[in-house]
Amino acid sequence: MKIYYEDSMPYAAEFFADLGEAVVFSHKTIDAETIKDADVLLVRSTTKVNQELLHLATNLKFVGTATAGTDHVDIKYLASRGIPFFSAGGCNAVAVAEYVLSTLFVMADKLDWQVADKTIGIIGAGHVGTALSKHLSALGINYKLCDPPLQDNGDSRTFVSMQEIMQCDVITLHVPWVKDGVYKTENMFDKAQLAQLSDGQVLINACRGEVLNNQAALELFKEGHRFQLVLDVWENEPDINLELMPFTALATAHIAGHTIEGKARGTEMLYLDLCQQLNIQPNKELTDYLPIAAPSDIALESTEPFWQGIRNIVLDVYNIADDDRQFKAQVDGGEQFRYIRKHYPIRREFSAIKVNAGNFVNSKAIYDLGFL
Ligand SMILES: NC(=O)c1ccc[n+]([C@@H]2O[C@H](COP(=O)([O-])OP(=O)(O)OC[C@H]3O[C@@H](n4cnc5c(N)ncnc54)[C@H](O)[C@@H]3O)[C@@H](O)[C@H]2O)c1
Ligand SMILES: O=C(O)[C@H](O)[C@H](O)COP(=O)(O)O
Repeated sequence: MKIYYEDSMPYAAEFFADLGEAVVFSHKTIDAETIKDADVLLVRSTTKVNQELLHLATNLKFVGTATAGTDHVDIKYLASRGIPFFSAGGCNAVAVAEYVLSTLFVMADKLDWQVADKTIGIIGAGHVGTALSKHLSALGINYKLCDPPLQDNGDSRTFVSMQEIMQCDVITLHVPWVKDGVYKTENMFDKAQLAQLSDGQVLINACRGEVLNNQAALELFKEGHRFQLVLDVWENEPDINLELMPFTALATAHIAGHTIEGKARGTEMLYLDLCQQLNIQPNKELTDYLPIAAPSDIALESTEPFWQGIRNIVLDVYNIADDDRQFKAQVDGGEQFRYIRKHYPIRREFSAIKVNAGNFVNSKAIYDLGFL
């Protein structure tokens, strides 16, 4: 069995070696000819999976993406050929939640406000939105959820309307890129929607670039609007609108989900799916491969005020301001955008970090955030 996997999938060689002949490819060079003998195709979001790529692959019986988003895959085409498709929903939800938490503390420093005083509006309450809401609950930070598909489907949580979300101090987007239909998300933040944001209000996009009209944001900034825009994802990646960059409060290269755990979990999820499809008992797991985190210990002083301690510990593990600085200094076009993503340094999740909370005022919150 020939298993083709994208080179950005951590531990794919280890997970898939025993299941067949595992062959690595780069999204930059993959084409129909390269994978024409594939039985299994495993990708991340950088490989477009469609008829053009797959029309010669007549043996194909499994396609998987080790990502939450599936907009790079023509799922209808796969269904028309009866090829089972798998994705890794939830693999990086915690990574994105931690990215947003870091953003909140960095924005609080920048704008001189307290995270504790703010209400966070979460649009999209799936894996990421839920992981974020749990982190906010752990810290007692107010939040509101907006997710009409889940609400219409009877999800028992409390949801608010888009109008109510627009009143939140911080709004963070965690929806899939949906191009049409009742729950369309493409261009959800168009010029009219963006224009409703007040100066100082924070808008974070860490889902898909096409949900927020980048050109419209640029025009509004040029017209004098001063909402605080935090972008991890961009329209038309990797050829992003560089003119928008100086107007962003924080900008990163689509790396919100790029913890080692988040990426590797995606690989593991596809391994488990493939084992199930092949009716094989899985005999490997992520913990066989994950490196020991460094630093592995953080100590909290018992005298440290609660919010100061939480801020410091969150930013010790991941400080988005560092990524923002490097990204803005380095990116000059599509090739560089790709390069930065590909060479993104290993980031760890809170769950890999041991904390000695000692007599810190509310150590439960630390462990509820996932720290060991
Ligand atoms: N930046 C990154 O690195 C990164 C990482 C993970 C996921 N993502 C993106 O974020 C998206 C969300 O990830 P997830 O794992 O939570 O997916 P998910 O499918 O678990 O959740 C998405 C939620 O959005 C809701 N939704 C759909 N249409 C909506 C609408 N019109 N209004 C409000 N809510 C709507 C859905 O009902 C669902 O609950 C992914 O599709 C992916 O594109 C980006
Ligand atoms: O959808 C996802 O899971 C994320 O956007 C993911 O981080 C994309 O990462 P990539 O596959 O482009 O490395």
